[in-house]
Amino acid sequence: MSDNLKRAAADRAAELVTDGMRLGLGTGSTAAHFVSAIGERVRAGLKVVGVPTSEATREQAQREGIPLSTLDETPDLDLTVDGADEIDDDLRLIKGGGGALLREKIVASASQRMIVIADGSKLVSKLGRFPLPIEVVPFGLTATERAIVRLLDSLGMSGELILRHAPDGAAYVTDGGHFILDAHLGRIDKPNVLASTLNNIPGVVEHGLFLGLATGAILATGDGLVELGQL
Ligand SMILES: O=C(CO)[C@H](O)[C@H](O)COP(=O)(O)O
Repeated sequence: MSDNLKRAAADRAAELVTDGMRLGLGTGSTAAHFVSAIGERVRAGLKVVGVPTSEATREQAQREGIPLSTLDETPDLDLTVDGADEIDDDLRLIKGGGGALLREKIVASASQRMIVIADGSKLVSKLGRFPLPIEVVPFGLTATERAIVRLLDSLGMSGELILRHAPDGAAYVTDGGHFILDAHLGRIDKPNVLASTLNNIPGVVEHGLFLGLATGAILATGDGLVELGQL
């Protein structure tokens, strides 16, 4: 998707922001356009406070001059705007392609509304073609990996689990100091069952299924913006 379309979706989301809002600031190339749009409005006088979902977003928001807070100081947020790797018609998401899923989920859960901004090609009829990121504690990695494989087997699912690597070849480490296993599942027929059972495995910190969190979406397509849910 061209940067212009990403920016158009981000600008539409920025229109939803009003004075006094407490904002969750997402992570990724589309969310970065939103942070930049909010930065412009802040410099023009908008009064908001932002809670970033990653160190990368924190650095960008600081450069933009957006006043920042934490969930400890500001535990209730009005609106989070974030990207997604997949979204279905029921506003269920796969997130975490950028590795920020844990903070993204905590921030989205603390928000009254979560608006997704994404490329229209990320709209799918069934989740799972995008590998599902599963954030795990480094301690006991192989045992945790085996427990995930056993769970997938018991749910009649299969697919490779691949440890994510950084460009330098080392294991990718999240902002929380964890690893990510990308589960190449192809399709996820019962996201709710998978989500809740994954969370029961010791060593699994979080996964990229965001269910019941997004309240609306703005999808950028070649024909313009498509809005889903409530904006
Ligand atoms: O979940 C994410 C980061 O953890 C991103 O929102 C997701 O990967 C989409 O990124 P982009 O807007 O660059 O396509």
